[in-house]
Amino acid sequence: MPIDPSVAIGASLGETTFEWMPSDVLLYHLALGAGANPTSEVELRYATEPDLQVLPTFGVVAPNFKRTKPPAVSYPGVEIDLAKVLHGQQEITVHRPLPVRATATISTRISDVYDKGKAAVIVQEATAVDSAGEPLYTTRSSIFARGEGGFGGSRGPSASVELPGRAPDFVLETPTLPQQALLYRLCGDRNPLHSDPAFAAAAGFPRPILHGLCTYGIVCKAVVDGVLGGDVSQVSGFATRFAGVVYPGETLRSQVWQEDKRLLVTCSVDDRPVLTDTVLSLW
Ligand SMILES: CCCCCCC[C@@H](O)CC(=O)SCCNC(=O)CCNC(=O)[C@H](O)C(C)(C)COP(=O)(O)OP(=O)(O)OC[C@H]1O[C@@H](n2cnc3c(N)ncnc32)[C@H](O)[C@@H]1OP(=O)(O)O
Repeated sequence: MPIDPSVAIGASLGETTFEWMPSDVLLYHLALGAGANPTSEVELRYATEPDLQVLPTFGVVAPNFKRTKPPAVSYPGVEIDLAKVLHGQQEITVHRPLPVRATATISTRISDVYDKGKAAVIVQEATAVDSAGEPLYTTRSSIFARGEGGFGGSRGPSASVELPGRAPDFVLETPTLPQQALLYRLCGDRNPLHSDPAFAAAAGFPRPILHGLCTYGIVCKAVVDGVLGGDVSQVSGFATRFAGVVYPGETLRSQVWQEDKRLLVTCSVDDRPVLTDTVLSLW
């Protein structure tokens, strides 16, 4: 059986020690489109060493940043063909602004497996600490495995964030590049779904699609820049649900509603939702 929830739920996926340095952070930001305006002081804080700041979403990719092989979806109680997998949800909470260099250890476990009938949703939680054992960040991620439901597990939660009835406080348009996924794959996700037209076609897409985490980072940056004056240190977390695919070259339209300690966001391409349940939390 490709999914056995009795084995998977609660299974430890182990501990990994990894490190990052400013050049990794710079590459990550550039792969999200940073530096498009190279005379802007705010942009240079993402794209050059002096005053470099780290988008909190970097924490999600940092553990696998140096990986050059496609990801394998093979865990205790879970064995799934990569072509069936889409990134479903992503969340990070940082316990302090991320440093420009660090050695960290991350522990990951499968926290839930949900049976959506036509699909399975597999949720992982991870905690990262620095070399002194101090908490750096926690993440929660899910994959949506098409055609892998029906094993009889709990259906789990539905979408949960309700948007205010009023017009958004901000509307941000962010173009992506035709080569965005080819750039972003250098940040540790070589899934051929994002680069190989034949693999994408076999997975049911007319052409390679953008990494969910690329859209996630681009929109986080757009909101930080458009609403918070480019100051990443105000962000304590960012959560989203990947609601629709993005193709490299498309323009992302983010709508933002400001609340006391959080910004509610929704993102679409040509009125097609691509990110829902999206919350940027503030300290
Ligand atoms: C652990 C981290 C490792 C990650 C490895 C990933 C490697 C990466 O390289 C892979 C990627 O980056 S893929 C690109 C990013 N992801 C996407 O583009 C997915 C976009 N979303 C979709 O296409 C559809 O929403 C789709 C297809 C997801 C769902 O659409 P439908 O089939 O039409 O489903 P729908 O009828 O709307 O809902 C059925 C039930 O599923 C729940 N659901 C829907 N979208 C979900 C999502 N994104 N995440 C979690 N659950 C989701 C619905 O709530 C519904 O359940 P219920 O009825 O109980 O509410």
